[in-house]
Amino acid sequence: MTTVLKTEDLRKQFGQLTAVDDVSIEIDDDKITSIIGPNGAGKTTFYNLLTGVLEPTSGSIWLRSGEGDELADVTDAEPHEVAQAGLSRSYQITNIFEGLTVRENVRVARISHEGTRLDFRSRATGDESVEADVEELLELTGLTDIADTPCDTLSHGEKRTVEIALALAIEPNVFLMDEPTAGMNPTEVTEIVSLIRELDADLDATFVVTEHNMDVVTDISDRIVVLAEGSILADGAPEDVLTDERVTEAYLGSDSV
Ligand SMILES: Nc1ncnc2c1ncn2[C@@H]1O[C@H](COP(=O)(O)OP(=O)(O)OP(=O)(O)O)[C@@H](O)[C@H]1O
Repeated sequence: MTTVLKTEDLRKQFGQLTAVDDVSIEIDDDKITSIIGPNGAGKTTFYNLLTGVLEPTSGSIWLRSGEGDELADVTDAEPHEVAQAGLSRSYQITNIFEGLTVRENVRVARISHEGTRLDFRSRATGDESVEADVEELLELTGLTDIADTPCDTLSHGEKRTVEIALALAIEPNVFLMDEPTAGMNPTEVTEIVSLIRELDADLDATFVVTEHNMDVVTDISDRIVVLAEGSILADGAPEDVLTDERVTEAYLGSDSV
């Protein structure tokens, strides 16, 4: 077991409101960790701090870029620096080029990670390693059959899968998945849950998930961290956390799960 991501007394205040209240946590590489909590608990703010989108009020963030590396302080890093350091986040569809095919999107993400200046529309890129990586990413995420489909004709579930492929294109050491099943129908939910499980088994990346669907959380998590009012309320195995009275009360006191 290795710690891949760590926060120490991480805090974010918006004026008088403390959205993340001195959170100290260590994420280990041998588990899928879900970070859950009622509305307004601070999950999005916490993710935004981890990815460099927001600057912490105080505290620190540490990230391990790959096997054998030491934890590095990324507290003050910009979002692109955090991504380069090995932390990827699936944004809800916002970074898909709708007019391009699935393969072209994955190629753009891969090339932009490689920093290679190539015309991604050209078939004759000449860069076989990029093409091999693209095909591998398509295969890993089950997108090979729809690789030539323009993204603007895909279903919502297919787009969410493309988004996962794009996040994986940077070869993350830690992959933050933001509500991976949001807006999906039950069949799509089942498919994405089994995809996440397969990816977790096939890749070295460590998965951290926020999710409102409790069936998915129960199904997918080895560890659940519950945030409430910016603090960690509970942290442990699903069977312990989900039966914890304080957790039930925190959810009952909010207007949604
Ligand atoms: N930019 C901001 N300015 C002021 N307050 C903010 C800002 N962003 C978030 N907040 C507040 O911080 C608290 C935590 O919000 P956050 O969005 O992180 O919670 P969340 O757990 O992600 O909620 P949800 O599940 O509803 O998305 C809330 O009270 C919210 O209103």
